[in-house]
Amino acid sequence: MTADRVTFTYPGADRPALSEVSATVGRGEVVALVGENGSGKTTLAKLLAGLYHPDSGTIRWDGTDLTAIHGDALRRRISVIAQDHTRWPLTVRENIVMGRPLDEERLAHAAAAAGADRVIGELDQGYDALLDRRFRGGHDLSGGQWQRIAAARGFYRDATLVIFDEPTSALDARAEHALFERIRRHADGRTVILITHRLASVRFADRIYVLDHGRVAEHGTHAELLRNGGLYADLYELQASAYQNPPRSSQNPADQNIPQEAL
Ligand SMILES: Nc1ncnc2c1ncn2[C@@H]1O[C@H](COP(=O)(O)OP(=O)(O)OP(=O)(O)O)[C@@H](O)[C@H]1O
Repeated sequence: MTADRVTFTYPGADRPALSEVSATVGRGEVVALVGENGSGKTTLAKLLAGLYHPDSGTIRWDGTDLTAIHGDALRRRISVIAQDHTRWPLTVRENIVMGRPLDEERLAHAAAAAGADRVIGELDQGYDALLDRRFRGGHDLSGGQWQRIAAARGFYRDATLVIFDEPTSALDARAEHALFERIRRHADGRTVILITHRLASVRFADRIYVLDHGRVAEHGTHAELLRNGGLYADLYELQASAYQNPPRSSQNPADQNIPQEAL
């Protein structure tokens, strides 16, 4: 999947959200997009997925320009897990399967990959539990528990490309770290684009693109980017020092669910 000098401006916007961006995502790779708010991460993911078309430059999958591929065919190959996932007042099973043919084995695999199996295990009715308190016998889940169900929905889809767009904002640091570990292990040859602000979690991505004001500031592995001493190293340093200097009220890392390796 390649973006070649791609520029994109939202309708009515006075400056491009992306300018001359080039990026490559190999089949089966986990690639992270990082950068500050508004730097263009989500826009680049949408362009790579063919959900938006660039104003100039090209996006290619296996050498084919995405403008030549029918939108429906593309959408079938993409699974997006975003922070604003939908909480359907349906059963756990329906929330994960979401209208696709039911395959119990794939369902169990998707739930395990997303860490939703533990949430489901705690519900008396398991996969049959109704996720809406307004109904008799219905259940409510926490934000982090819902996010695991939404991640399982993303794994269940038989997609070539899975985009995780800050799927972890409601997860504590330990849970986020565990989810990214599972994403890596369960990608099963699928290509994964990961968008997150927590840099401790993207260290294991095959490649990291750092965006800054709609441009690629740098790219490489975690180790390469740290060695470069550029924007990524600055942002990483900043987050690591925030972990190292917790507020005085809670000096104990165990209180904060911070993975030891982030310290
Ligand atoms: N639908 C839209 N219409 C107009 N401008 C938009 C739209 N979506 C995003 N933008 C603008 O495009 C730029 C890039 O936004 P984008 O959402 O890609 O950034 P991001 O790096 O994903 O940000 P965040 O970390 O805040 O999620 C920003 O300046 C944003 O204001």
